[in-house]
Amino acid sequence: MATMSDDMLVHFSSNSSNQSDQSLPTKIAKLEARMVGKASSTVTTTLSSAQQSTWSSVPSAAKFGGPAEDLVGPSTSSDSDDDNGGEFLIQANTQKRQKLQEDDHSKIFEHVEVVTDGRQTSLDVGEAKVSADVNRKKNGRGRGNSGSGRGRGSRVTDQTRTQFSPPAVLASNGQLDIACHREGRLKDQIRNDSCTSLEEENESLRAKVVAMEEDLRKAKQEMSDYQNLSHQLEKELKDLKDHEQQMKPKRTKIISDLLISVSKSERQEARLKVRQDSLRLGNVGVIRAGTLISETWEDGQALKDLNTQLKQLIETKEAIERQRKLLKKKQSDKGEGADADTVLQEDEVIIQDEIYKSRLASIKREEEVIMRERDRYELEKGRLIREMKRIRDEDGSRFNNFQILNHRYALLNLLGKGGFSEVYKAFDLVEHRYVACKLHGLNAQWSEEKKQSYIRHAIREYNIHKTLVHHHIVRLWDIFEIDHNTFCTVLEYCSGKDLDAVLKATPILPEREARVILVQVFQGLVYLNKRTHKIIHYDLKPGNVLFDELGIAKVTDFGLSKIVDDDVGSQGMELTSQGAGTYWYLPPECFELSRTPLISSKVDVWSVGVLFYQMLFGRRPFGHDQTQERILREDTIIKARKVEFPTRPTVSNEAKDFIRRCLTYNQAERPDVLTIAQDPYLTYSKK
Ligand SMILES: Nc1ncnc2c1ncn2[C@@H]1O[C@H](COP(=O)(O)OP(=O)(O)OP(=O)(O)O)[C@@H](O)[C@H]1O
Repeated sequence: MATMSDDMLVHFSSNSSNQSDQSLPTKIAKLEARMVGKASSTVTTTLSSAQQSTWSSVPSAAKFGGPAEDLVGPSTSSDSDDDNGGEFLIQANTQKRQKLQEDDHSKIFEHVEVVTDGRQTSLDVGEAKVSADVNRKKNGRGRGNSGSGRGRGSRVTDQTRTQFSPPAVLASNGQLDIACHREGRLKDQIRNDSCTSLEEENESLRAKVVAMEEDLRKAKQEMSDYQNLSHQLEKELKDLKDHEQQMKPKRTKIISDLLISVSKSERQEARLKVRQDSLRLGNVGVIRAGTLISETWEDGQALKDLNTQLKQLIETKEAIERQRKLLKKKQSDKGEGADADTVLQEDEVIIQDEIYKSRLASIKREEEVIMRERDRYELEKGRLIREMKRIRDEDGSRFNNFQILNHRYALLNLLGKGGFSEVYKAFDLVEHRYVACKLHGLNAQWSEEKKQSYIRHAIREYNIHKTLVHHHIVRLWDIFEIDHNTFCTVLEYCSGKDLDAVLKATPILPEREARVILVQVFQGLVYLNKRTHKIIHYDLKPGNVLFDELGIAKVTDFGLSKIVDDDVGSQGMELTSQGAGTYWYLPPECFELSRTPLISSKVDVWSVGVLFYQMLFGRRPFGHDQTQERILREDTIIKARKVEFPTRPTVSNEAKDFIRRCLTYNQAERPDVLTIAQDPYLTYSKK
């Protein structure tokens, strides 16, 4: 039997390989002849394994989308039983069953032969089709799809061929009968099995359709639920927005009411503190001289007590000095034959003098303590006087009743008053942040021309300032008109003091603190000088350096700034507003009268040099005690050729050299902002 199977295989193989030579009727005839000697179980088994190997690369269940057992048949049922072999054939080829059922027996053979001849091609196509089937199934297509029939057909072919490939020679009639009988049984079997399988398949497809319909229904339901939810959310959002819109004025009102009550209590507190401090430090009194009423300062009790102590110390010191003189006189009288009783022994004189000297030394120490305390009180007195002035200005301001400007800026308390402006702390109700509102008041008495000139000036300042965005430059947020005579600029709020107030409270800063302020101011200046159109600030002074709540220094007030034109020469641009500015801080070239001065960023370098000197030594380098008018009259700055440094406090030579470079008299030799910004004194490195 084994030999026979091998023969069959050899034959079968040669058939397959010569498929193109075989005509269809010849093949059918050959097959019919072979049918007489029906294949043995060995053949079936062999071909079953051939079939298995053909399909092994594709997972059976995946290929067909059906239960795996659909394809299991061959290995278990093909051992020796022909019927079982037929069963395997049918079970493994459900796709082709319908066709088999329709065709007659010869057609089956014909089909088998045709495909057997084209075995290789058919198998390939079959595999491709199976893959396509798998894809289709993945896409939810039915497995009864006619397209899949061919692929499976090829397998049918193989199996049919297996079943029906006869031995090369069949001899007896008995064997033929058996073959015919088996053929009949096979046909029935095929028909029955085909029907059952189709029904099963139909049923499973129907079940699938039902399941898919259920899925679809659920998906539709979900979609409609989501749509409802989305509509509901949209409606809720709209309601919330409407509510928000309605609540906005209420919320704004609540915020401004809260701010107002905080500001009111701050005002009360400020006034109470002024009253308390006045008792210690002094107050403004009124003096009447005939019809003339003038104001004068009267020191408070603490200052009076200090002055009394100081007076007493001075009196004691003078008394001791007198006693010392007397002692010396007695000593000198001794030599001139004075009364022996009144003459002191030499050692007694020395001891007595030592006592007086020691007392004088202790008086000096007490005096120094009192003087330091008095200086501290004087500083406090200065702060008190400024606060009194601020309160007075606030009380006299027409903006002191918590107005909301331009529908968004809630005015709170007055920060201070400048030449032509009042600066209020305010709250921006739109951006929800504190701002400083600078209210520029035009004097109603001014001519229309002067008013227009002032407004032009302010708009120019605004146009320069609004484009400046830098960490060390105060931001300008907004500008608007309040009435015909007043307009407002809105600035970044700096809650710390300005440098002027800092220096009034502590006139001398440690070099380290002064240097870091200097560096920040230069960073702002470098920004101004790296723009397409450079800007000269022209009014750098302690009052124009502000500090935010973190102590970051910021340059402000661009009222006198100059935009440097593109075509300006190396010497600088013409100074058209000579006479403006604060003279202590301006360089010599700004005072030149013989011709229109040419200026550049070197003006700002000079000003920062003065500022730095003042921070370190507690006084300005030129004309410190002079008024603006006297500086002009006495040409103080024109004469400021060389800077002198006090011996105290001790300041590093690097700092002094830096100041000398900033205060270089000759403009041509003085470094500009970008050059001096490279100075080692301004650079920090980790040690
Ligand atoms: N952005 C700001 N944030 C906080 N306080 C400010 C701000 N701008 C100005 N101030 C304060 O308001 C007060 C008045 O400022 P303003 O600039 O009007 O006065 P000034 O510089 O003394 O006067 P002038 O502008 O006439 O030179 C000052 O005490 C100043 O510190």
